[in-house]
Amino acid sequence: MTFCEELYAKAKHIWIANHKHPFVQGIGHGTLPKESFRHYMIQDYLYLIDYAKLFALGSVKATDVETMGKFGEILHSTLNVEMDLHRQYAKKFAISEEELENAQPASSTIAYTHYMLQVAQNGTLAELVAALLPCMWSYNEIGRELAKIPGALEHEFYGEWVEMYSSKEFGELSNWLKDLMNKLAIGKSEEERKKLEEIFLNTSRFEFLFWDMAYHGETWPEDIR
Ligand SMILES: Cc1ncc(C[n+]2csc(CCO)c2C)c(N)n1
Repeated sequence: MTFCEELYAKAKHIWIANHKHPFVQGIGHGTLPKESFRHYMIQDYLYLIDYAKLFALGSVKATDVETMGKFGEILHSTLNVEMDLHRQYAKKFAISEEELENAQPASSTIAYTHYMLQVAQNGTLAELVAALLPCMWSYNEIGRELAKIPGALEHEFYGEWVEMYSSKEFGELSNWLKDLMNKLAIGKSEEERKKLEEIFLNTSRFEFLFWDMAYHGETWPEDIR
């Protein structure tokens, strides 16, 4: 069993809950209220700004030029491919640049990004990768599952989302990160492997909270905004 297979077995119940989440199913069946998707797009844009920094930190912590370069490549594709999708959606959903710039991150967005940045800044490269992995891997799994639903790829609003995350390029990125996680886990102590598992489980849980936040349009309560 590879280390990633072990991680997957431990997190399976969380991943199943993520796949079944009404937000995820709503994208696939085209039934998600547009208001929820609009809220998600804004929060995800804020999320990606912080998330992208993990790739920069990955480059800093890498110990070989090839890994450094790959993290640099993913940083570039997050800022210019993935976030471009968000900028296109912002136009489609009448989200102005001003609204995007001035948006306040929800509490779950802050909790998720700050947790990952904390791990990335204070931990080893293996810990950084364990924090990143559920995000890349689960989106690709979700994208590929949703792409099987008839009409999902052609949907007027959500089709492009399904297309991006089910794409071959995203699959390759996710496989690269899984391979790296497996390599970095070799020779690690039982204690360190436990720590990697805990980080992986936590960011898998944060993925769930993020879907939930988006679905319910969660923001800070009005009187304390
Ligand atoms: C909450 C949340 N989790 C995961 C992703 C997906 N994602 C973020 S960066 C990246 C790789 C390269 O751009 C992928 C697949 C997201 N957008 N939002």
